[in-house]
Amino acid sequence: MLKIEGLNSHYGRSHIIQGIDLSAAPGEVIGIFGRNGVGKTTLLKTIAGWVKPSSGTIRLGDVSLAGLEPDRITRSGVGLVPEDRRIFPGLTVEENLTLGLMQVRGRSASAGRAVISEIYDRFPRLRERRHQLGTTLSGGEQQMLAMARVLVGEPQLVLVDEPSEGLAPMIVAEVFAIVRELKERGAMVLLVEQNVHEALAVTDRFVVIERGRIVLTGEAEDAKDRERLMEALAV
Ligand SMILES: Nc1ncnc2c1ncn2[C@@H]1O[C@H](COP(=O)(O)OP(=O)(O)OP(=O)(O)O)[C@@H](O)[C@H]1O
Repeated sequence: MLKIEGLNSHYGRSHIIQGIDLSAAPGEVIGIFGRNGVGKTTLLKTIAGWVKPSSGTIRLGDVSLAGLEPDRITRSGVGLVPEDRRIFPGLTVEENLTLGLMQVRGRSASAGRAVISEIYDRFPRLRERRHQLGTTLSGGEQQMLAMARVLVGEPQLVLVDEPSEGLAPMIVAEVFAIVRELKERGAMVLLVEQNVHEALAVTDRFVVIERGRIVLTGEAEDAKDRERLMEALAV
């Protein structure tokens, strides 16, 4: 269970996240929508510890995450797939995955190899290219690698930031298939996505953010809620 209460964060003097309350249950996918610059990325970064919250609480199960260092938050079961993918330059696909694994506590080398082998079964393209530098992959393959690098840690909470940006429709479908699989495995997913229609197909609930606050919440399957969502997002 994820429970965020009264979360605030700043960049310098700019108050970006302004009192957000949000919760998620295992197996739940929450769509986070809103126009550019409203704070969606900052919300994910604040949960992951890349931006320090100025106040508020973030609880994942029994663990209080607010204020912890990012590596500690990763080890507590949170994986962030950042918008810019952050493939480690100079490292092969396999080294990127190994590093992802090393960021998570308590895996022996052999268990680690088994996890990476499972990831390769899921992403055969990454197996084919495992000795290639990660940065030489196509955009779609880099997105898969960015997701796979987080999945090796078997996170309870996966934060995915605009995964479909700049990708061909077939790859976008693949990205959303992964989100669905995470859900089926009981993970919680917070999905920031501009591609609202596609995202709704994998989303249980959604929130709309404006100027750092949640201004609308709804159920993805509720026609009225979807109508309100489209109104809120209309420019
Ligand atoms: N490192 C930073 N330093 C200062 N201000 C920042 C920084 N990163 C983002 N901002 C500002 O914080 C606000 C929220 O940005 P954020 O990236 O969280 O929005 P977003 O909703 O994810 O938008 P987008 O869809 O464009 O990514 C914006 O006004 C942005 O200019």
